[in-house]
Amino acid sequence: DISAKYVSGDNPDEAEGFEFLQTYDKRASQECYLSVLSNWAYATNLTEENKQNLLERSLVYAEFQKEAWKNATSFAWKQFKNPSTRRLFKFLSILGTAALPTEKLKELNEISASMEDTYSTSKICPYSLQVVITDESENLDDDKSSSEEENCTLSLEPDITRILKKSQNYDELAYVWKAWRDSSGKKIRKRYERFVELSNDAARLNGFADMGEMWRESYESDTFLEDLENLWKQLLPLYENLHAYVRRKLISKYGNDKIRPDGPIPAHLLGNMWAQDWAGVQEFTEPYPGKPSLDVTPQMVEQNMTALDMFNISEEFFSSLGLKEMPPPFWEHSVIEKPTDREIVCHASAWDFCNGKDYRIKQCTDITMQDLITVHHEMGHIEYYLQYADQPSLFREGANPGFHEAVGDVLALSVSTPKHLKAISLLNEIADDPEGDINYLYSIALDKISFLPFGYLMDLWRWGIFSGNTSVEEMNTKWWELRLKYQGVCPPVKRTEEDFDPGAKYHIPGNTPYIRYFVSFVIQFQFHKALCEAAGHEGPLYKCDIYQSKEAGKLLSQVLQLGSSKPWTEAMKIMTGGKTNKMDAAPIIEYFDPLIQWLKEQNKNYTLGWTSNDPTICP
Ligand SMILES: C[C@H](N[C@H](C(=O)O)[C@@H]1CCCN1C(=O)[C@@H](N)CC(=O)O)C(=O)N1CCC[C@H]1C(=O)O
Ligand SMILES: [Zn+2]
Repeated sequence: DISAKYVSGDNPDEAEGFEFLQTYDKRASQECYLSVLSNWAYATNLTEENKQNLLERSLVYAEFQKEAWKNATSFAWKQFKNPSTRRLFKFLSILGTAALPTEKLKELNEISASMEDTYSTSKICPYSLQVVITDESENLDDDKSSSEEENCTLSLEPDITRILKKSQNYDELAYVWKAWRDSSGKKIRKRYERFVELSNDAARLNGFADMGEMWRESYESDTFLEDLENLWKQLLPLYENLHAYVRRKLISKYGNDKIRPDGPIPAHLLGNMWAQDWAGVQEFTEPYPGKPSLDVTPQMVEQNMTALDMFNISEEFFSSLGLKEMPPPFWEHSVIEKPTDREIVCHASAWDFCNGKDYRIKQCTDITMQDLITVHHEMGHIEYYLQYADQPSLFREGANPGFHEAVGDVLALSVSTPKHLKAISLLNEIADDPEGDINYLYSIALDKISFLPFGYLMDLWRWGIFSGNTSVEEMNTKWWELRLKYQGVCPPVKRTEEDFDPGAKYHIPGNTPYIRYFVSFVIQFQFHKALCEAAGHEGPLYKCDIYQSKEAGKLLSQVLQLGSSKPWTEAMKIMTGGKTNKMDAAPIIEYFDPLIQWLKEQNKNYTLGWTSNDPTICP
């Protein structure tokens, strides 16, 4: 409540403006609740009826936003004295896609809902259906009675995700990699092209050059692009060393006819559909094999762990810091397992229902360590919602979107330590020696370092499309140029402009900006360092576990309660005890230092980096 800070008697317009905000805030929370509820109904049951309800409710919400925008912009709010009041009006003055004429907004929302549907219901056939029967023992005349369609029921979660992690068959992986793109991205290319046009129309109606510029507004910084480039320059050596090491390991596994020692890595061999995290290749590439595995998935399965157990483990970590527990509606309404009777959007997400009571997670939880980390990631969003619940609705956002992505991951950095995994009996023994430490740092690097170029290039590509620097005709070619330049990966099968590979990643049809994850993967180590200091941790940063530290919880809570009421630079200053108000790569470099030194030693007689003269096919 900002009334306490309002000094009456100033510019009379300001008193009226303040009153307007009070009324707006109540209405906004009600309208937001109804809009989110209809979005939830669709996401958890992808029927035509739920889609129509969502589209209707979205138009009602847009009318409310337009009305509020007209009122707000009638005030001379830039002259207001109270900084919080001015900030609230500043946020209100950006209307977003609701600025579109109704017909265009309807078309935009319709395309958005249908792209989400295509992505979420995509299925592929199993590899076995594709393989010509070569094994003579196979009874050649047993007919594949069921038609192709009946057997083609593999969905991304959990089926295809499991295959990508488990299979080490080059051709099966290439088949699955291509089949997924044919059934998801390829199918939405035309719709996405129209979606970009309508998005840019909306951005221009808000006074921005294009939608990319409107997205970047959330970082309130006119040096944002160069700050990102500087971070990438500092982090590239870490990535190059990891890439060179993993490439060598994959060559010894798949053969040097499949991967060049100075070339890009085929994108389908890294254990993940988008090669955005390489945890899937850990067990056959780790530096010191034979040590206790750090992937606790087997223990989770052996203990018959359920999705609910995983959510309880995560909540217990938050409450051990003195942070808020999940409220009753969370446990009542969340969907934490894939339903068997309907189609839903399986991609995990956290939901704020804007009424200070209802918060939910939707996740098709698989019993894996990867999904345990994702549970913490999603619960980090819920914790942030709970912490800023008393802010005015316009301040119920992250300090910047990267802050929102970092919360859960910071806690997961502590949860993932061998010490903590042993404490929650997910690890029987710890290799508490230098080799064990390298293995541990390597397992975290496969998640965090491998992600950095992907986290960066996703919106480099999208900003290029929105700005027109990348023409519609070359969308896929540009995608693979960026994938080669930043990630050093290549497609196992030839790509053309008939394909639309960015569309095979949730956030493109889902229209969620992505640079927030690159920002998060940098600042989460700044946060980890600050919280470890608050917790009184001594010794290397990678050994820190803030579990049960009320001091760390207090510092984190202080920052999260602010929401977006202050520029994120102020929140960063509070988090780091005044050390910095910027994004800083030093903590992530400090965290991984022992591994980087080890990798440099391993790589000293080998080529770092990669070249290829055709980004659209592996050399
Ligand atoms: C698995 C995770 N799902 C997103 C997230 O949790 O960020 C979902 C979908 C898009 C936004 N979203 C939300 O839940 C927001 N409502 C949260 C908020 O902004 O309040 C995800 O996409 N991740 C995690 C690591 C990298 C990335 C990926 O998997 O590529
Ligand atoms: Zn997130």
